[in-house]
Amino acid sequence: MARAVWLVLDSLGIGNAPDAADYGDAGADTFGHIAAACAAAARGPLRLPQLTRLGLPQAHALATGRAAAGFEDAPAPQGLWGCMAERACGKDTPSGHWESAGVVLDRPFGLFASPQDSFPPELLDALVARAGLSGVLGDCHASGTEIIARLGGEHVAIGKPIVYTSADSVFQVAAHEQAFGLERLYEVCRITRELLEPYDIGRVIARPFTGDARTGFVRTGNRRDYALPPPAPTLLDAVCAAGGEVVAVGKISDIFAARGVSRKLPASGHDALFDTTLAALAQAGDGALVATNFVDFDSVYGHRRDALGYGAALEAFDARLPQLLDALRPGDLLALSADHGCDPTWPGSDHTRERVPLLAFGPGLAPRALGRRDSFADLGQGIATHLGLPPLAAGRCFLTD
Ligand SMILES: O=P(O)(O)O[C@H]1O[C@H](CO)[C@@H](O)[C@H]1O
Ligand SMILES: [Mn+2]
Ligand SMILES: [Mn+2]
Repeated sequence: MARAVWLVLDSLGIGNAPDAADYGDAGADTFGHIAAACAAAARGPLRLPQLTRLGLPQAHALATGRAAAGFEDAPAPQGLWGCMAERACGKDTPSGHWESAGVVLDRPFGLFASPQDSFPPELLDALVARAGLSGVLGDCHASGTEIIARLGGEHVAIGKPIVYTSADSVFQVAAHEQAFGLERLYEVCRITRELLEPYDIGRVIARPFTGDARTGFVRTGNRRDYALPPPAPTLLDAVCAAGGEVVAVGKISDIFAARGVSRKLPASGHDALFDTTLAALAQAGDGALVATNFVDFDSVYGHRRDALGYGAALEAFDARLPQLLDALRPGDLLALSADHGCDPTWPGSDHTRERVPLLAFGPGLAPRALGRRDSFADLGQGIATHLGLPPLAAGRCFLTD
């Protein structure tokens, strides 16, 4: 009986990719800079016993050529460990996930590059008309928490949603859950998704928030991503085609536009995501893939440039891993990876072009170094092999090669 669990630690880069300079990211190192910030702070060095057992700091040292602070004496890993560079252009969530699932994007997504007046006026005019809005606020590059602090009060007063973007291929819409309405926000996002057809934008993201100007505005767990569908069948489709079940936990279904997803299990917050993953695995049958995205690493800590918060979240994740490792049965494969970097010590608030870890573990799988690999697709190819599927279009199987 073969099953697979794939955990995406969203944004956990382990050092700049070979082509990072093309993205302004030479020297970015999400994991290394978090470790350094923790070691220099009163709290002391990062403690990640499980991830060290699986080979995370060792993969970081392989990617960068130097040990992260506090991990100078990391022992040999007990799993399969290596690092991967992204072949697709960009440093985006969809392209990172799709490539990991065997589909390498052969063109960059479209971008709204201008920091101010970012969206074409004809696009905004069409959105206002179709959605029956009195206008929009924002129309710029922004950090999502800063822009609701700045424009949330005006939004509540006059009812115009806040639209913004970033260095990623995104059109984000922030609106107050009560004052504007959650369903109305989702409807605005669905209309935007349609209107963006000529612009090749990876995702529209609904960013609901609550609160008031006096106590502050806070984003809720009701975020929803409206991604373009992957351009070709992915690992998820291959699992389904072979009769296996794909259980998508958290954001995974949205990122794949529900393609190849048998069951979608929403959850918000890393503990809930972990609990849901464990419950899904307990029920998963032969040939199943359980895939979970841990988004708070990126959304709550990476983009917010909170290195110590990111470190604490890694430690909390690490503390949950024994439950998952104990739940693995003979024939199970656990794979951990990331989709891009988001160095919390880097200027701005955007993602960073980095290598990511490829860690795998399973009962009876002999520990092995996997080296520096040149595509995220190696992860998906390895899972496909493990589940006995036909080879995917891209990727070198990390189990055999
Ligand atoms: O600043 P917030 O709203 O978290 O947005 C960030 O989250 C998006 C998805 O990762 C990125 O494109 C980035 O702009
Ligand atoms: Mn991501
Ligand atoms: Mn992000």
